[in-house]
Amino acid sequence: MADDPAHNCDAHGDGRVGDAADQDAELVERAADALADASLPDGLADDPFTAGVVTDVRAADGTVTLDVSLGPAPTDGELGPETSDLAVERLRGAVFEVAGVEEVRVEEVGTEDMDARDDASGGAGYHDDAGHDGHDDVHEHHTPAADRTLDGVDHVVAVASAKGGVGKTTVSVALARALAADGLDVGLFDADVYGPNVPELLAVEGPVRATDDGAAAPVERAGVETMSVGLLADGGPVAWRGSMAHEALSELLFDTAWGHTVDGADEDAAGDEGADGDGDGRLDVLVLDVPPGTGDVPLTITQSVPVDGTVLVSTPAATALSDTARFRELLDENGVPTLGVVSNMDGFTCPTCGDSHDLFDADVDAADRLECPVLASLPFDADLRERLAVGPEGDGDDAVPEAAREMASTVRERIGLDGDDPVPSAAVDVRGMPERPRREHVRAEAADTDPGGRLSLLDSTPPDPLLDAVSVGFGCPRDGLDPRVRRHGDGRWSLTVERPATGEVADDAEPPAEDAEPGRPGVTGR
Ligand SMILES: Nc1ncnc2c1ncn2[C@@H]1O[C@H](COP(=O)(O)OP(=O)(O)OP(=O)(O)O)[C@@H](O)[C@H]1O
Repeated sequence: MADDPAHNCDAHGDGRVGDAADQDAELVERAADALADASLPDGLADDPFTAGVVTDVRAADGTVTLDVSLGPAPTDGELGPETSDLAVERLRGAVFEVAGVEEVRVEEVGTEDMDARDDASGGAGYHDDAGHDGHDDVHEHHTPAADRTLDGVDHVVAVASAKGGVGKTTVSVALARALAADGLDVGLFDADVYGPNVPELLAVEGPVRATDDGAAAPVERAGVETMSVGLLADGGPVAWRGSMAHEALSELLFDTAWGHTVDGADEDAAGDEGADGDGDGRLDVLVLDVPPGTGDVPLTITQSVPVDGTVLVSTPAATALSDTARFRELLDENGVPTLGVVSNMDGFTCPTCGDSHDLFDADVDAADRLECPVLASLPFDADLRERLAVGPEGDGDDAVPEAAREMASTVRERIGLDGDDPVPSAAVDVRGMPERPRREHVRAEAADTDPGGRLSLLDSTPPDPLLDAVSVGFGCPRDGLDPRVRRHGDGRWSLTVERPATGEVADDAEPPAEDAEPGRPGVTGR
């Protein structure tokens, strides 16, 4: 056992004596046992100590710290970033299962190797890694899904729906136009093979031109750079089905020279820079209009690029929300974050009598059902398409409905588009914790938060589903909380919420049941 890193631990090395030091040493032993049983992803030996992945284990006051090496040595061969992230998640998860463990910190050793791998996996053009803030010593997770980065694009937002015809393209165009009206460089990729309606709405048409480098030049209109299968030669989209559709879509998406339009009036002037002319030749955000449904094509397209988050579009009908909830689960399982839902065709105001009517039997709360915020609620509006569509002469930003502007504002906040927004230094790191301990931990942290004080959580996915546990810990209803969710660099998300001061909570307000089952929509009993 002499070379067992668990026995090189520093549990007694902090000068503390007596019971506390003994408890720390016991915690190290238990953590080491759990780590020895942890199963690591393919490419690593079963036992993380034998594999040289865990090189030291320390404990102090319930916090266990692991020194981890995932570089080319001493493990066999270099690991991809996804395998490394998965290994770290599993190590953290194994230690979190140990009784008495309140926090797990993972410190990298062999940082040169780690840095090189981080650069290779996502630095260029996508991950900004804003928010170094005291968590620098913690292994930072990448959104696991992305295969490749997208040149010239800083952020990607996918707009998706479980069913066709619910207004996905309408929402994509509204979002892109609202972001452009805010002065951002915006692109819109119409990946809807079966109904590429974006060109019609934005009044753009083919043929697609080439830049000097031979890439496909997006067409710019109303401040939005667009590329669509509908702009290609006749018959292209119709011929694409199944896996062929995905390959052709990927090729078009990655071969588009985002941030570089070609001036149609002067073909020699190839390489105009950016929709708002700020000259940096990059897009601040690219909106992806994903094909409808829950099949392979929508899933693969959201996985093949580093999507910051998905905007789900649904009508408020109970069955539509059920389909959307299942789709959301699928996205979760595949590491694609959900930003929120747009509830479309949500009510109708009769132009004759002025009365409001529900179009669907809409007694299900979309935010509760999907465990994510409602980014916008768009009523049925027969003129909406016409207002969003760009006229032959183009039109001004006032065509963008107010609800779309609010949606855009929430989206840009949630993906951290408004600049460097550091992770709160006191954020409780719950990344990698299994579901039940995670919720118990959050509940305990919430209960320990003083009335009027703030609780911040750090997670590797949008932490909205943890709000239930927060509300139980606070002893106040979830509806009364005003959480602030932010995406930071390298796929980290934070949630900050203030505990209402005593007296702010109505006497008759009930928090969710203590034994509410965590996790999936529909299981919470709420
Ligand atoms: N809030 C709304 N009020 C009135 N009509 C709407 C609204 N939202 C969408 N529509 C209309 O519903 C139809 C379908 O919308 P849209 O094309 O955006 O849906 P989609 O989900 O992208 O469809 P597809 O699955 O065919 O791609 C369009 O005619 C559109 O104008």
